[in-house]
Amino acid sequence: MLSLRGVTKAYRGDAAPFALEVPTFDLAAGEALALAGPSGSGKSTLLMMLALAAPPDAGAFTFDGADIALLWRKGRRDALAELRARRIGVVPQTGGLLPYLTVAGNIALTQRIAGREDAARIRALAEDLGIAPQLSKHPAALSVGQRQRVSIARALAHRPALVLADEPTASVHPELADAVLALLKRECAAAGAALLVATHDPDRAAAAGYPILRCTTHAPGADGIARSVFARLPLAEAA
Ligand SMILES: Nc1ncnc2c1ncn2[C@@H]1O[C@H](COP(=O)(O)OP(=O)(O)OP(=O)(O)O)[C@@H](O)[C@H]1O
Repeated sequence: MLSLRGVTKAYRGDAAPFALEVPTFDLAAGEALALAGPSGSGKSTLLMMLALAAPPDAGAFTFDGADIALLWRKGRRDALAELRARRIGVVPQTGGLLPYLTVAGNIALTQRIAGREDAARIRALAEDLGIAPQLSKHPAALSVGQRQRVSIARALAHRPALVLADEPTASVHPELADAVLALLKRECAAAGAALLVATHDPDRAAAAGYPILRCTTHAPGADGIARSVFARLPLAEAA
């Protein structure tokens, strides 16, 4: 479903240049994985690339049958945006909910953008995530944990193939963090969506049942560039 080969992305312009390298990385439909690495190791950069929001510098990158590297090279931002809207869901670090929409309106957003409105799915997700009584409230009237559950429902409402979560538990207390990780995994499995969670807390993710992919970091070498490598054996070899 998702495959990267020899993908690189560098930020060279500033005082502390950084390069991300992904020699091989595959993710199968419905699979869950946590990406672990210290602060500044490139987790968000990788997720942004996987969210089709930033282009790779080089390498082969396919998602959902589309040649993403080629679409970037051709400047096909329209096609990338459409693919992102239909096939990807994002759970941000903190809510990211629109304050002037109700909970139901916030969850419906991804469906509207994807052109796939489905009130029954919103109701079912809300029931599953224990936020059905909150559907007509506004985000300001919710607890932090309830907001994170609304974010999860919104990321799944349009039935994406891939859900990306960047430190979704960074702003919640430890008990709630465990619950958010477990809910995210359970809901993605139920929906058949692949899930990638970036985290600086691999022990917590492992305890929640996530396989962990750790990045390898390299201090700046002679060229002054700090490097981070996210490598995963191709699925056929790993099996
Ligand atoms: N737009 C940018 N321009 C230049 N450098 C950047 C940019 N975005 C990120 N970087 C650099 O790239 C490196 C990786 O950053 P990134 O945010 O991907 O790491 P991270 O693992 O997600 O960190 P954190 O856990 O702190 O969020 C850092 O050294 C950062 O300073």
